[in-house]
Amino acid sequence: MAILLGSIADDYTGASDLANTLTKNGLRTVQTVGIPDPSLALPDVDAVVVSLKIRSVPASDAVTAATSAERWLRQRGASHVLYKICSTFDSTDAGNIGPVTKALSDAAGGGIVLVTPAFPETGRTVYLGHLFVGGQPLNESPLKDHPLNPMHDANLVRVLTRQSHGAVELIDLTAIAAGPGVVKARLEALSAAGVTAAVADAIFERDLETLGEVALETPVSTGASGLGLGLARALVRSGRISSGGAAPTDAIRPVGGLSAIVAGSCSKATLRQLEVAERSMPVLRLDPERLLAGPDEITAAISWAGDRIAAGPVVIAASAAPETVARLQSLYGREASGQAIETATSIIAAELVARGVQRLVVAGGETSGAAVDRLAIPAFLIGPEIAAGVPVLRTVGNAQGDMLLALKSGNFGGEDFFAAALAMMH
Ligand SMILES: Nc1ncnc2c1ncn2[C@@H]1O[C@H](COP(=O)(O)OP(=O)(O)OP(=O)(O)O)[C@@H](O)[C@H]1O
Ligand SMILES: O=C(O)[C@@H](O)C(=O)CO
Repeated sequence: MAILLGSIADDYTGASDLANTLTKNGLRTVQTVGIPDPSLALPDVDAVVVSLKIRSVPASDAVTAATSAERWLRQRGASHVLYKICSTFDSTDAGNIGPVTKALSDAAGGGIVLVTPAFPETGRTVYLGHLFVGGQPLNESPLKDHPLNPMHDANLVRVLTRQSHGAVELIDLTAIAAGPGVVKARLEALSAAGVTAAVADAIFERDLETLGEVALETPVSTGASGLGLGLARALVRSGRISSGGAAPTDAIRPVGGLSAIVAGSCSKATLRQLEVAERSMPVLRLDPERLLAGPDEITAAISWAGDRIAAGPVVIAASAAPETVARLQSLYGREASGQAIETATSIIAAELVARGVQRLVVAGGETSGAAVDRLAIPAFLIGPEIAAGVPVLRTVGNAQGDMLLALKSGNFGGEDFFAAALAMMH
């Protein structure tokens, strides 16, 4: 299997978001969970997205995992590797976007890297280096209250500089509107001046098409699904995609079985989606303090689900509003509480699968990563899109048999997302 585009995603929801974008823009794509075992039979594809869970781990661990994935992708023919980060640039000042970007560039022989988290379809735009989420600057958006990576600065040149040893500069919209030739010249001039990363403005898809065309000529780029769109369209335009981009039909074959939703995302969007789900499905709100105190809350949740699940989908959620999250974190620490809740929700997800759930929706990137790891799912085919950035996924090589999953990024989906997802998962 020779691939044209490789990607390393810093979380699993981000990986499925990117895989969805690449598929929609003409690339046959598979999402692997980590570097797949050599025995796993993967379909013939144009692009592979390797999902890692490295958004919120120490930078040195993130670098080790990402560079191993990069080697694996290069060995399979990828001439360009996109480091898929969150469209809201989720990271801390000690965070991983700078160090991983630099390590991937060094592994490919060095050179400047284009960086943009813009994803206009979901309202993420970058202007003069400032990231906007819908109509709000990043630091005024709900991301200011993120449980693991609260974002307090919308100026990405500043944010990335704090995470980087090398210099970071801006390529502004005026240059991008002037087309690929001008952007390429600006990138080369910055590189000659010793700059290691260039944050690029992008507001419309045409800006990302320009950036994709320029990035494709370099070995590494860093961005969200918007840059994925630009790279995919540039590849298709280059005539190098011979498959016609047809998605494997296997991805839409029904699996049957029971269905459930597990949520650990505390985003504003997920909190609203849970409220709406309460009107049509049984929803269990976990008590986070009891979850941290021992296994009783998990046992109670599994028993609650066991009594109901044969009658229809159930929802189990740890999600809570920012004040409640802040209180728990002040008692137990940010990382410790996050990890303990991820462990709990992943155990609940696995127990539900052991009880016959074959169609599973998970809300939250870290939450999804923990659940998919516990289920030991090796890879996914990409099915139809439920909402921007969230496809139906079908397991590949799963020991528990075929399953359909939807891994919902915290901020994605309309308010009826959970019912809409299950309606597409048969
Ligand atoms: N009630 C709670 N109190 C504190 N932390 C919580 C609570 N519920 C969930 N968490 C933790 O909050 C974090 C939520 O992160 P997660 O990545 O799953 O969601 P998200 O950030 O909204 O999604 P995405 O990364 O896809 O945007 C997880 O570590 C989860 O365990
Ligand atoms: O880019 C996004 O916003 C998402 O794909 C994401 O990374 C979710 O964690």
